[in-house]
Amino acid sequence: MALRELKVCLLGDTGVGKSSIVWRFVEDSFDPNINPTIGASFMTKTVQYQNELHKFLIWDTAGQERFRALAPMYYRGSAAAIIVYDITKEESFQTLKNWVKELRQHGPPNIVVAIAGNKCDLSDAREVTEKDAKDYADSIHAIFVETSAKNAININEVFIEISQRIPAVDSGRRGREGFQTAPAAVGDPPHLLLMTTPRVSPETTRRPSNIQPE
Ligand SMILES: Nc1nc2c(ncn2[C@@H]2O[C@H](COP(=O)(O)OP(=O)(O)OP(=O)(O)O)[C@@H](O)[C@H]2O)c(=O)[nH]1
Repeated sequence: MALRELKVCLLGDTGVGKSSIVWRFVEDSFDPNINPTIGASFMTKTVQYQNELHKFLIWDTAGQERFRALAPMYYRGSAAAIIVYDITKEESFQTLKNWVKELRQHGPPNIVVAIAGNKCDLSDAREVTEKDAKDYADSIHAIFVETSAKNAININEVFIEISQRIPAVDSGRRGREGFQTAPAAVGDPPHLLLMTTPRVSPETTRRPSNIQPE
């Protein structure tokens, strides 16, 4: 079975739940006391999609403003970006729109964009309607889902939809930009200074924290 490596980055305001989404997807766990990401963290997970194996190389970026300038290192060469907002924070939806603009201007031309409205378990405190977000996502041809990392809602679905939207290998070989097959690591950010590896299952790896630019 063919193995494809797909670089995926997560972008969005601090505290919207990017790391929690990745943890839920890779480890199927949730930590209510998770620490803010410093720099970025990296995890992988391989899933079967039709007759291929898709190995997601996931770069979880830090949402804090002081790390914003690092983001291009992570979206460069990405097959897909998951831009996350918090449905209980209107401001995080505005930040999401800024990320979309930045990707348009500086990101890979054919990058698949997925919009995740996270914390849908907190719908009592909702500030962004599902309709507004869906209309916006449709207007930019992005995948849209409301997710809850806490309650494991729609987390796998985001990645399945990305797999569905990634162009077939053949069209990639004809020169489409913006997605990667095997050489996804080319141009990836350089290496991690801190390596604290928690639980690792056979199909997953995690190399979190403090990534420094060259
Ligand atoms: N209720 C609820 N809380 C969540 C959910 N996802 C994340 N959280 C909480 O939101 C807080 C921030 O989550 P993180 O995953 O660290 O957010 P982040 O976007 O990675 O933040 P940065 O690393 O600073 O960019 C934590 O307290 C999480 O437990 C969710 O789906 N529902």
